[in-house]
Amino acid sequence: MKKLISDFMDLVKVRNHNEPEFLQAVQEVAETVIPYIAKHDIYYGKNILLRMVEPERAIMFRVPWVADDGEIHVNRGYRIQMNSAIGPYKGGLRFHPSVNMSILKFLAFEQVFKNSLTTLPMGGGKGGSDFDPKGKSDDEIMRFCHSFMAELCRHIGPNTDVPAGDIGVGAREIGFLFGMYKKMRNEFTGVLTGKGRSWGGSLIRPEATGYGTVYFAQSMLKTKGESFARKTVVISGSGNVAQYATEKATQLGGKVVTLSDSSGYIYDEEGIDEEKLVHVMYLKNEKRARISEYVKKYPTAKFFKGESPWTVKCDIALPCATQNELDGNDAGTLISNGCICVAEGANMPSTPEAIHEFHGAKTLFAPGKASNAGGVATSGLEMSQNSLRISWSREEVDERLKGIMEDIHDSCIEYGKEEDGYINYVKGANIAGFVKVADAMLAQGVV
Ligand SMILES: NC(=O)C1=CN([C@@H]2O[C@H](COP(=O)(O)OP(=O)(O)OC[C@H]3O[C@@H](n4cnc5c(N)ncnc54)[C@H](OP(=O)(O)O)[C@@H]3O)[C@@H](O)[C@H]2O)C=CC1
Ligand SMILES: O=C(O)CCC(=O)C(=O)O
Repeated sequence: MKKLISDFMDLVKVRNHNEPEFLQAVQEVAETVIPYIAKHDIYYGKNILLRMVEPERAIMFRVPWVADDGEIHVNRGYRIQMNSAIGPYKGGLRFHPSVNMSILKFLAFEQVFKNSLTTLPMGGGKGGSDFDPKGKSDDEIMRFCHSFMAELCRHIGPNTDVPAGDIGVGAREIGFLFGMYKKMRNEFTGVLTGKGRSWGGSLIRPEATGYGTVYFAQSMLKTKGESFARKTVVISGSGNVAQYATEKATQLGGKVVTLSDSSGYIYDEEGIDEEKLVHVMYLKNEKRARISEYVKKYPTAKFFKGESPWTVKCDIALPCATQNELDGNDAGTLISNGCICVAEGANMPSTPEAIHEFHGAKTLFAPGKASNAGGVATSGLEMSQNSLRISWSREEVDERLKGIMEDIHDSCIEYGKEEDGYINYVKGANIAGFVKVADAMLAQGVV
């Protein structure tokens, strides 16, 4: 089996040798899916995984824009349309200086499996730009978004490809992007998700990734007769996913003691309660400040510059910032500090060495493609509401979100339960996600 996997990876490396994040994501899937393919005649010998690692289309384009001081800047825009076997391409847009082909292809590849797990008819895609929104004025953000969409609008549509937010793309950016799409195409349609409430957005979409991650962790804990009540929770990030994971974990009785950003982390031993979270939301979503400012208002909390929060003793860890933010050493520290459950809110935040540590210690560990799927699932619900021209209540959407997260958890058990009873959520998510897409690809022939 090792030879089958390494032969496959050698083929993938030839074409993608300078794309480390993409190769990391593919390796993780190959290790669990290739043994499954080898045991199932209908998939064997069809090169399905080899077809899945090649994007159906990768678009790269120039994004020129004018800064407030009149200087002309040029960024690079991308959209990776990875797989449309089970539905239109679906996945977020990331605006961050680190964005490149490798990062977007890893995200698009993960998205294919994640979207399949949601049970909704969505293919996988991802896009974005190396544009850095930090320190830009609202007008500069608007001009950038308009220029980005002036090109992207040719390649997307409600039945073709439906982008949404990701790092650096929130409600403000989705508004500017939607405005330009509407102008260029002269149509008001559900081409983006994460829209404002009064123009087609769904209730609960802003909350959905963070809430969904906590719902998933709740199901994991339940397998051990545990819950969030009275548990200490360590969360990284302080953006959309981290904020709503904090809200839901607190509502379920947990005490969230950390949040972070790229400058460091804050530790509040008393817990980041509802009132303190309102302040975090003001700092990050309105003032667009650094998380370190938290300690100005709450001086009993501490700020640790340039560090990540994994040394803080906790029962539950929710990495909600970015890829490869938690390595093997961090995992070892979490385990020796008594952490029993890790659910990824971010995409691929744990390195392969960290996952190896969690599996070795039989820690409950969920990969992002399962535990953070609530965001895109609720985007799928937004698409349904747009198509039907209706809008569901907050309770209705939240119930559907909970149901979807429970279904994903069940699929992980179905495909990931080991002989000793340990649930390997990585294996479960990869195989369950693969089967649905592979069946569709087989039915549609070699296209
Ligand atoms: N939004 C969504 O619906 C979904 C998001 N995700 C994933 O969740 C993660 C967070 O996304 P989201 O909350 O939407 O993004 P936001 O832009 O709202 O927040 C991102 C957070 O992560 C921090 N961060 C980003 N890059 C780094 C870095 N290199 N080192 C340390 N911290 C960093 C940011 O800090 P700073 O401000 O300093 O950059 C910020 O606190 C991403 O992995 C994303 O792909 C997954 C599913 C859906
Ligand atoms: O809601 C969406 O379409 C995108 C969500 C996303 O980018 C993700 O799941 O990583």
